[in-house]
Amino acid sequence: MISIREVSRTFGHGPEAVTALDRLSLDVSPGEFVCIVGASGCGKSTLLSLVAGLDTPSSGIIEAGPNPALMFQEPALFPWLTVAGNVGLPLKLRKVPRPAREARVAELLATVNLSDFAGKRPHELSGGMRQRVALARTLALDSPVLLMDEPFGALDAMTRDLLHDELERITQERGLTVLFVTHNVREAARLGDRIVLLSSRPGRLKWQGSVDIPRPRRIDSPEVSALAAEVTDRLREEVAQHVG
Ligand SMILES: Nc1ncnc2c1ncn2[C@@H]1O[C@H](COP(=O)(O)OP(=O)(O)OP(=O)(O)O)[C@@H](O)[C@H]1O
Repeated sequence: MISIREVSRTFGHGPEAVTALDRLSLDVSPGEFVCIVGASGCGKSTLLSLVAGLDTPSSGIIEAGPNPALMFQEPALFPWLTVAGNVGLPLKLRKVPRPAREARVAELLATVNLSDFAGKRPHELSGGMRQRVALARTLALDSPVLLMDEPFGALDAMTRDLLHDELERITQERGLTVLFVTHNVREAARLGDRIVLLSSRPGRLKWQGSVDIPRPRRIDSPEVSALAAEVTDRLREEVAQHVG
């Protein structure tokens, strides 16, 4: 579903050049949920931009299904539109007729448990609710591929927990393929079918492992904690090498 072959991305030229990604190869299968973790600046966001087609690799080849949907840490809602208006915008832009659009928006709001808030504006919602609106809007793109860049990074632990449950349910029900970037190793162990660890400057594939913990998972379960501790050790090793 996503194929990344020997992809490099260098910004700038000459002695000032920064190689954000160096010959990275990664395949994500249909329906797989892959979490990318790594220290700050290892090229996680660069990678998602490349997969989304917002940026072009300096070398290498990326294939990522038709029109992958992107979601960021900031919900980036339009403040003058209602919740329903924000969620329906991708449908309106695709010229979906109004009755079909309304039915789809109602379904999407039910999916993210916001049916009672259709007429509210973003400033009337909590941060977690705004992020759920952003998730519903991303789902409205009807893409089989979701690219998520720290989507829950700004939320408190409890809200994040609820959104993990919702995201897991939605991606499993729809068989979505997900590439999910996070700083949070526990979050990766809670959500991922596979965890990929990137090294810093240049970003290279450092380690990867499948997550064999049965679902549904809890972020504070002993299995998730043990795996998170293992990945944190690898991440520490990587950061120490880099600093050293
Ligand atoms: N447009 C750009 N121009 C120049 N350098 C860039 C550009 N975008 C990213 N970089 C550099 O590439 C490297 C990787 O950046 P990127 O934002 O992909 O890292 P990240 O892993 O997402 O970081 P963080 O976890 O802090 O968000 C960094 O050293 C950054 O300074």
